[in-house]
Amino acid sequence: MEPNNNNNNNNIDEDIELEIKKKANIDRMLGDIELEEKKKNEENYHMDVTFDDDDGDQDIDLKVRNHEFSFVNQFSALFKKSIAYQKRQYKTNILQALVPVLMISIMSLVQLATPPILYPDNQHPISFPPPFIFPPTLNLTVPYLVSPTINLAELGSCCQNNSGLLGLFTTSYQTSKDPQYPALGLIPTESFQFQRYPSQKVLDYSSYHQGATIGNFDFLMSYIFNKLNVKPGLSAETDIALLSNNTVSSSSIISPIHNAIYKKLTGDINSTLITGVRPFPNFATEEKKDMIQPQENFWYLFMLSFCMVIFVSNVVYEKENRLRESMKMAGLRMRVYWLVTYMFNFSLYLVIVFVAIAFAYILKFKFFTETSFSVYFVLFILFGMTQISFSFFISVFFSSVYTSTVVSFIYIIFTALSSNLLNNAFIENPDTNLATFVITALVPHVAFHRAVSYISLAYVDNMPGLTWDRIFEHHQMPSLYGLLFGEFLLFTLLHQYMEMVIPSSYGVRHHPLFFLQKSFWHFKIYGTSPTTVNQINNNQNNQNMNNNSDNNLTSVLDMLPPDIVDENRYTYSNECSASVRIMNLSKTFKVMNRTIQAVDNLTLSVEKGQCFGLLGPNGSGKTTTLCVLSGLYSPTKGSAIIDGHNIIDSLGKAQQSLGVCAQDDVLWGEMSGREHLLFYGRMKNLNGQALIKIVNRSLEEVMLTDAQHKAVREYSGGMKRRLMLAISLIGTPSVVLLDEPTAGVDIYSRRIVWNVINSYKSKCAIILTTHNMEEAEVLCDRVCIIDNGQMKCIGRNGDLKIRYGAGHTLSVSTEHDTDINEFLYRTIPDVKLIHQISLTKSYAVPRSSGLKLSALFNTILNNKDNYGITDWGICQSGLEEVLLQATSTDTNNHINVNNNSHNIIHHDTNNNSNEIAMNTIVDHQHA
Ligand SMILES: Nc1ncnc2c1ncn2[C@@H]1O[C@H](COP(=O)(O)OP(=O)(O)OP(=O)(O)O)[C@@H](O)[C@H]1O
Repeated sequence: MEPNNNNNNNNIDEDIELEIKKKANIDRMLGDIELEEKKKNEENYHMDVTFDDDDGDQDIDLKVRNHEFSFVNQFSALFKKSIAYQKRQYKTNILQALVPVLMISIMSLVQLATPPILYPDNQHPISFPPPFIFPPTLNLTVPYLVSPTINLAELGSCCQNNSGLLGLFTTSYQTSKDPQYPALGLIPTESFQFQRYPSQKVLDYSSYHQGATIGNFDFLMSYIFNKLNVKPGLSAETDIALLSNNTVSSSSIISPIHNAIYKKLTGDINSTLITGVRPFPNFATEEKKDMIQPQENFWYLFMLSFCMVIFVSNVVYEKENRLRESMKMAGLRMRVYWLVTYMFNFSLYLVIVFVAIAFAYILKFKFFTETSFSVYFVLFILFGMTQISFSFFISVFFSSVYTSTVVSFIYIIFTALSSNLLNNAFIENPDTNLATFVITALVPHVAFHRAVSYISLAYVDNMPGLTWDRIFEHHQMPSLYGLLFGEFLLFTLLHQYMEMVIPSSYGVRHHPLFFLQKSFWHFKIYGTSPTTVNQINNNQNNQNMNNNSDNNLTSVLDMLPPDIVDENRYTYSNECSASVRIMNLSKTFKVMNRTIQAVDNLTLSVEKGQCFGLLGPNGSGKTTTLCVLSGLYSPTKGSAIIDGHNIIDSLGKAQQSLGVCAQDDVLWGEMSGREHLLFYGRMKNLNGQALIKIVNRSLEEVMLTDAQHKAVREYSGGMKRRLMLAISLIGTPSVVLLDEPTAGVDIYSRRIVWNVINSYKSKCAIILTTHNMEEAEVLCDRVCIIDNGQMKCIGRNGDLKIRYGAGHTLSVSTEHDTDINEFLYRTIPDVKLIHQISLTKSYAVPRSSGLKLSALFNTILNNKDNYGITDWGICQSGLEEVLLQATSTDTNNHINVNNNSHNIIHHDTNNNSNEIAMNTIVDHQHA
């Protein structure tokens, strides 16, 4: 009976193996048929895509666009998106527009609290006499007044005669009996008739002509004695008019002079006079103090500079959240991005300027009412332009909104408060060295402060404000306009340069001297830029798999597993019509002194109508591969062709064919799901009714119709992932890159995502990365497993399971916690406990164990009561097992690429699965 039993068991095993083989062959055949169908579908799809309109409207003929770059189209898409975004940001924008109102209100309050200033205008006499002002005391004593020609005793008589004495004090006639004390000489001039109010002639020569000279004497100040009545021992009474040209602190030296005269006349050296000063009687007008004095101009800086925080933080926000990269991947050209961002910032700035001007006019600020409108308006515009390009420039150095906001605030407060100081210390000071001068002059806020100061200085003392015809009288003004415009150009250039060369996490970075490289002037991005497969082959002759390869390459091929060799040959072959061809792609990162090989010589192709799974453990290089394909990173070596466009020299065109669902949710929190889809739809050249239809359909597909108008920050994680998926699929791009589209989502969302991906599979080539093996099984037609950036195996799911899979998984549940391990180890060689949940244990049954399923059935049935086995089952291992095997570092690993190719396939060379694997390779080669 026994042999019979064995025979039966063998037959059952053969049947099972046969079934597996058949299934694998059927799978493969089905796969091929599917592929054919997909190709046909794809051809049809490329002709016309027609969507039925549920409402019975006319069908909308949506020709699948040839996504050529169109400046107007991208501009319009981004412009509309920015309008939507700014609308959502309306609170911040209103607050910004109110900043000048706040600043001018503060200025007005300060102005109200400041006493008015009196300006002479020959029309309105001021009240006379004005109150005394007691000057600060100087630590200066004039022991005696000395005059070479005049007898001081005459002082009294000249006054008594009602005649005046015009004295000139000059340093050139300084004499002193005691060299410790500086003395002022009293210089006599013509005597004249004393007048209570001096004639215009006197005023002209004494009070208001600063630095004037009378005769040979430098004019400093003059005394006019009206009355001098000094009685020894009694009080003294004087009435002295002082005409001063303000070149000396006149009021402070009056007191010592008075004391000297008094002591001389009275002979009492201990007596002291306290002297007060009051303005010379004059015609004047009483005016409110204008706030805009050089030292007070910081208010204008505050008023027009706080928006800079918004300029910087908006740019950094889009950088930090990778929104800029996401737009780039959607094909957006950076020149469009910067232009539109610039325009929106400038519009906000203009609003601020007009609010400021209107409000200042209402409050009659002299800066605005006295100066010609165009003079300060042009200045404000130039400052705005410079400020925005400066903001873009400094944004290059930040990758966090928080830091950039704090630093911008500090910068604004510092420059506003210190501009006057910096101007005086470094710009006006002739001793400043050139470097300091240039650096200080180049700070836009310092230059603006200087210009504002010149404008306000023009109208002080009731002078007329600045107009264009008088602009050259203030020789600094034209150069300041020029300086601000020059700064605008300089910072624009510097910003563009920095964007290209400053290292950041993403993007294609240029060499600092890229402009010296020939390739730059030939409009190529970086290094060699092969455009065809042949060129790529030639360029990489040393490393690549090439159909025309020489002996070296053949020996390289010998080192690789057959599935990888096959993939290489197919990818490089002329028959390859795949939408994605990745050719010896490598990417290394340099971190400090370490080099990280994230992707290592990856070669594969993905056909249209195929969902290709890129699987591997954390850090294996999946995301990096997708980032290189989407243009976020430049490849270190190799290249890829996407929809016929090489990512090295036609990245823009390649990106037009791409839809990307990044690993993170790259979305504007303030914008709604619908607004996102509209924007990305427009980026794919969709517009009008077609756009609306497609957006509505996308929303329906990912079940976000009800939440379409909600701001994305209110979405759940699953909703965001679904939106990301919808964005990547909008416009049905030829190639879709999905980086873990279901990471962290619930089962409900996952099913939705799966359905959508499945429905799009026939229309595009999809590359999907996932850690969910069930997902890979459900969605992927072919998978590739990579580890440490290297491809470990590639093929259809079923084939891989057969070729590399570990056989079966056995699950056993027991009544009690009985030790069945021993029993199973005896029954099945090489069985391994994978995990245990409560009383259920799962074991990996490797194919190498030579397990006869029928024998296992019998053994378990016979022993189930002994071990309290209540339930048990066996199934074929899934992709998970393949992944574990493929990425195992075990030296016996049969798919270790460093091993000889004989070890690549299962070590049992007689195993039928080998045939299947080889067949598959051949099949694929002809696929
Ligand atoms: N910008 C970078 N700078 C330096 N190293 C990087 C950078 N991006 C990725 N790497 C490194 O490259 C390797 C591959 O990373 P990658 O993100 O591509 O892996 P992955 O397979 O996508 O991982 P996961 O499944 O966790 O997303 C890792 O070692 C990672 O540390």
